[in-house]
Order: sequence, then C-alpha cells, then structure tokens
Amino acid sequence: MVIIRHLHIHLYYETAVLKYLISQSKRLLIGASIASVVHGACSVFLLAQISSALTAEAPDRMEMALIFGGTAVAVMLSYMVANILFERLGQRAHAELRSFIAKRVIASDYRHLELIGAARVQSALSEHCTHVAEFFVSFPIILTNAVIVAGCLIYMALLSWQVFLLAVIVIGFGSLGYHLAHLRAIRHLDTAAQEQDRLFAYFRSLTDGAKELRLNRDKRVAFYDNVLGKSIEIVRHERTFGMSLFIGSASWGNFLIYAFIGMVLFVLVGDVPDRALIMTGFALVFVYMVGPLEALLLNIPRANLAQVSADRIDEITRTMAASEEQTDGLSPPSLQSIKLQGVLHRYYHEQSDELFTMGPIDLEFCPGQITFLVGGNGSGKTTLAKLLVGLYPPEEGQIIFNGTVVDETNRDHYRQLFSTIFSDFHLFDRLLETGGVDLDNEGNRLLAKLHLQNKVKVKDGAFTTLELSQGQRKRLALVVAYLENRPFFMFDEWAADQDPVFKEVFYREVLPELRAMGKAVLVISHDDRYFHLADRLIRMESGCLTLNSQAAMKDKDSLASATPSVACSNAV
Ligand SMILES: Nc1ncnc2c1ncn2[C@@H]1O[C@H](COP(=O)(O)OP(=O)(O)OP(=O)(O)O)[C@@H](O)[C@H]1O
Repeated sequence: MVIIRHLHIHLYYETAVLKYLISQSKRLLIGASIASVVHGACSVFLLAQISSALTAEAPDRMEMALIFGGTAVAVMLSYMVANILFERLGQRAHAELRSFIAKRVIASDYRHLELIGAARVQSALSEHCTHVAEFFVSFPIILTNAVIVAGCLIYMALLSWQVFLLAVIVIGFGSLGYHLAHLRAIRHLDTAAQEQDRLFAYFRSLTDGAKELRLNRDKRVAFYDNVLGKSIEIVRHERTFGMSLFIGSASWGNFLIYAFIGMVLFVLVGDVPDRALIMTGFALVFVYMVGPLEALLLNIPRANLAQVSADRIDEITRTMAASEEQTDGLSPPSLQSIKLQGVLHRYYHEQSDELFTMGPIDLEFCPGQITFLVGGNGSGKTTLAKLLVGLYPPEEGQIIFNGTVVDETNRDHYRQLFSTIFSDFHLFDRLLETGGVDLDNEGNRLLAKLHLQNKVKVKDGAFTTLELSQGQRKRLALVVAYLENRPFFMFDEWAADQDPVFKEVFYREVLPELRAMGKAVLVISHDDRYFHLADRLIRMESGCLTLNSQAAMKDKDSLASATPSVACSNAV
C-alpha cells in the first residue's frame, strides 16, 4: 500500500549514477519492465478467473479452463523473461558501473585522486557497486508486485467502492509511517556508508601492515580492538539500525493490511443477502495480495540501500574532476627545453592546520643534461618532481615546454615526455609499452644489462615474476623506463635500495649512457659520493631552491662551500 508512493519516489529520485545506468540500458530496462507489468497483470487476471470459477456454471467450465491454462503459461513466461532480463540488467549495471568508476579514476586529475584516497575508490568499486547492481534485481520484484497490488485494488473497487476508499485511507497511514522511518533510516545508512570507506583503508592495513602486526602483539591487539573491530562494529550497528527502521515500518504496513482486512470482513460487509459469496471474493483477493505486499515492503529497503550507495559513488566520482583534455593519438613530444617560471604548490594539512609551500621556483632543463636534486627529508623534492612532470598543475607560475605554456589543453601530452620511477612506483605485471619494439627481445636484453637475466624473463609481453627484492623490482622499473624511451628520465631515490656494485653501475654507466643518448635526466638522490657526477646540482630546503649549481661538481667539498645561486622567497 505504501508502495505506490515510494515506488514513485524511487523511480524519480535518481542520482546521476542511477540516471547514467538507466540511460545506458534503456531498451533492456523497458523490455524487462514491460515483462514485469505483463506478469503482474496476468497474475491478477488469473485471480479473477479463480474467483469466477468458484461460481461458474458447468457449460462455461471448459472455456474457462482453456483461458486459465493460457494465462498460467503467460504468467510463467513473463516471470521468466522479466527475471532473466533483470538479471542481465543487474550484471550489466555492475559492469557498467565498474567501468564508469575506473574510467573516471583514470581520467581524474592526479591531485584530486590523492585527496580522495585509495580506500574510498576501493569501497566504491566493490561494495557500493554491488548494492547499486542489486537495485536492478529488486526492481522487478517491486514492479511486478506493485502491479499485482494495484490490480487487486482495482478489482476491489469493482467489488465495493467503500472497501476501496478504506484501502486508500490505509495507504495514507502506511505512507506516513514509512516516510518518517525512511528519513531516520537513511541517516543511519549514510553514516554506515561513510564508515565503510574508512573500513576499506583498514582492510588495506591488514595486508600492507602484515609484518608490523605480526611483530608487535600489542599493536595487533590495539589495531583490531580500537581501529578495525570498532569500524566493523559501527558499519554493522548503523546498517542494522537503519534496516531495522525499514523493517519496523514494513511491519507497521503489515499490521495495517490485517487491520484493513478485519475492518472489511467484520465491519464493512454487514448482513447482506449474498454475504458468503462476497466474503469469498474478498478473502481471495486479500490472501492473494498479502504475499506481493510483503515482498514490496521488504524490497523497498534494498532499493534504499542502493540509493545510498549510488549517492556515495556519485559524490566520489563528482569530486574526481577531469579538468584536462585527453590527448590520445598525438605523436610523442620531443624535447628542446622546459622552463619552470615561479611555479608554486601548497599542501594544506587539515588536522594540524598547517601549510607546506613549495616554491616559487625557476628552473630550466634541456636535453643531454643530468641534474641532481638533493635536500633533506620533507624538503619538497618529490613535490617538485610531481610539478615538473605535470602530475600537479602549478598553483602559481607556469611551465613552458618548447616555448609553449603548459595548460589544461596540452598537459596530458606534455606528461608523455617523461619516464619516471618515483619511490612509490608501481610495476604492472604486463608490459604495456606500445612503442613498436619487440618487447620480449628488448626486455630480455635490458634484463641482462641490469643483471637480472637469471631471476626474471620477459615472456609474451609480461615479466615471468614480480616476486623479487625491492632493489630488483626497482631494476625492473628501470627496464620499463628504458622500454618507454621517453626524452626525459626522472629517478626519485632510485639508487637508495641498490647494492654498492649496482650503485656504481647506475651512477657511472646508466646515467652517462642516458646523457649520451640525449636524454634530460633528473635524479633525486641522497648519495653524496656521486654528487660530483652531475652536470648540475640543485638543493631544496623547506620547499625552496637554495642552490642551483650549473658547474660540473668535481668533489663534494666544493659543493658544501658553494653559495646559493637561487634566492629563496619561501625560507622559514
Ligand atoms: N600527498 C601529500 N599530501 C599532503 N602533504 C604532502 C603530501 N606529500 C608531501 N607532503 C608534504 O610536503 C612536504 C614535502 O614532501 P616531499 O615528498 O616533496 O619531500 P621530499 O623532499 O621528497 O622528502 P624525502 O626525501 O623524504 O622523500 C612534506 O613535508 C609533507 O609535509
């Protein structure tokens, strides 16, 4: 009873995500909905036939039996078609939603993605997606049963307008109760959804922090009791409370149904001549209607859960701004010069209300030049590298590439200039480089060059294993960088995990070779033994460049006595 109004709410109160999904599968949804409506209508028609068969005369029975049989087959077929189509719709919605989020994540500005965080993306891709897909499974149940209930009400109106009027009053009461419960319940489901995003971060700590948790019993207990267990409990509690409110209102609806039936049977139908016949007719409708009504009352909460998840996905994907134009299909850029002019980036730390400012910085890079970027921990080296390679757009100042200002229209193209190995690099198990080289041959040649030929091979465009030490995995990343063969190489503390022998290889063979190939190279390093090998050395302190020495470093003592050539306007 409550249903028609709430069905209306759910059909029209769509989030952008549901709208998108519905628009993607419009035809399938229309087909499945028609099959559901046909199923509901045939079911009511079947009921009408059962009712009239009870009082039918013998000569009509044969014809009625045929119609009954035909309707029963139609009920079966429409049920099958509706459910298969909705199952397909559910699976399709799930897949569409996953690709929708994945594409949004890929296109999102890097800084936005950093701010959203991996846990929220994971939560959206897994649990929220599943809830939304389930909407398409509960939708046919809601639709079919709504049609059956509506049909029953019409049938009732034909039997008696007084009964129909009473039904409308009961629907009003039911809706009010449901609405009040709905407002409260949604708040709890929302809280559960927010907590679930945090829970996914704790799930990651379970695997990422596996070593620490095993080595420290107190930490393990505290992590489970105060962090993970607490979060699991909050999600359980909030969701149970929210869903219980819905179930409470469903029970209220249920009570109203029986109150309604009682009123009709004992109050409205008085001592009329055909009492037994009229009672039989009503009893049949009631019995037939109770099942669909209950199914409706139970499935609407599931649709609400989907709604909350869809809102959550919506919120996450909406903040994934994609301000840059994708520049697929353009040929890779070549490098003449890169100029950083007054570039600046700020990090705001909400908890401590502190701001870290990097810049303003002026720098120039050209091909065939090796630049070392040095400085203490947290001085801003990686941040500068992220700005240089176009992962962060400068908040102030600009980057000029081959004489052209880098902006939203060409930043994606500009980024194709760089092969990078950040300290938190990621290795894809497949080699995704598409430079036209024979990946297997070239990959294996490079593996031999980096002394890894006995550990790992490239086979069918993939590394045979990634189960290697951190230093070896970094060498694999170097193989990938070589295969990319871009004009600019950026290494963020690459050599930190290498043994002394390979450090020598890196600084004395790999880097000079890259220079000879005409590559521009930026090396973030703490290896002061090798600083003198740089063509230029720049030092960062508290987000400012304090030294930009163009001269070749002959020894590190000359470095220590060098005067800063770049004024720091940001000194703290
Ligand atoms: N993702 C981030 N969000 C917010 N603040 C950040 C983030 N990354 C870095 N910071 C802030 O910026 C400062 C500089 O960090 P950055 O990683 O650039 O330093 P770094 O010189 O590369 O340090 P290290 O030598 O330890 O790698 C840090 O002190 C930190 O406060």
